[in-house]
Amino acid sequence: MSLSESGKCIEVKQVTKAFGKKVVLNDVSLDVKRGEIFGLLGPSGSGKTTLVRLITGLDEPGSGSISVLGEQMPKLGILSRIGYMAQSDALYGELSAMENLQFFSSLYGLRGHLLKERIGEAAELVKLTDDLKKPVHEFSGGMKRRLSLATALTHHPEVLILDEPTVGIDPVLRKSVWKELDVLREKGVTILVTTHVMDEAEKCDRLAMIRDGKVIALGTPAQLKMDSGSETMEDAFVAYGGGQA
Ligand SMILES: Nc1ncnc2c1ncn2[C@@H]1O[C@H](COP(=O)(O)OP(=O)(O)OP(=O)(O)O)[C@@H](O)[C@H]1O
Repeated sequence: MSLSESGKCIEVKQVTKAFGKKVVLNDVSLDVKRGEIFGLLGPSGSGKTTLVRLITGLDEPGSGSISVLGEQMPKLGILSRIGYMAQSDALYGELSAMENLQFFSSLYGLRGHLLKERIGEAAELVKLTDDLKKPVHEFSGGMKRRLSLATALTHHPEVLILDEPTVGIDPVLRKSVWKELDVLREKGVTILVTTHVMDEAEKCDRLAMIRDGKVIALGTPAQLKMDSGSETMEDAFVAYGGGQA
């Protein structure tokens, strides 16, 4: 079936991954539909980053399969269609924000006028337009996270994969990052985001709850709460056997 027929942007099928004897992902299956914000919710160590790295093609599953935009991963040729923001910021502290954006954008082949335009657009979206000339080592943690998000956006990816984009960010900025994600979704970008924060999970169109490398529940926030008879996401997570996130 073609991508447009299935409407699936990311397909994870029966994926297992172990590091040595430690099984980190155990028979994980999920689909992310085109144009939705899909969350991976789970406590630290539950396997979210490992799964995200497999989806971006940075690592390979032990068994099972993963496809993104209809292509079997890992596949080098598809990286220009994916924006990836890792958990730790991979920025150059001595360079200015502008120079960082220029460097990362040039890896995607952006040059000249288009490069300038895209940097302006991404900086605007993450509200860093007035800080572009500052060296990144003078940035706060939140500014670095927003700059990392901008570096993942300049090539206009169809799929955005964000590993804990709001970690270390205060509640006000966190809200603004989620607003930005909503804007991107409205533009048709598909977003996969990991979090261990319950109120962020609530903002996703659908989410998978992960515990010890297994998907313990999957659905819309409303469905998950209703099916488990819970008032809050936190209670739903506990009800599905997740314990404390
Ligand atoms: N390269 C590796 N070698 C060995 N063990 C690893 C490796 N990468 C991850 N792990 C282990 O896999 C488990 C899942 O880690 P992972 O980083 O995927 O979890 P997570 O849910 O993203 O957690 P966090 O929110 O803290 O980032 C952990 O027990 C971790 O120690």
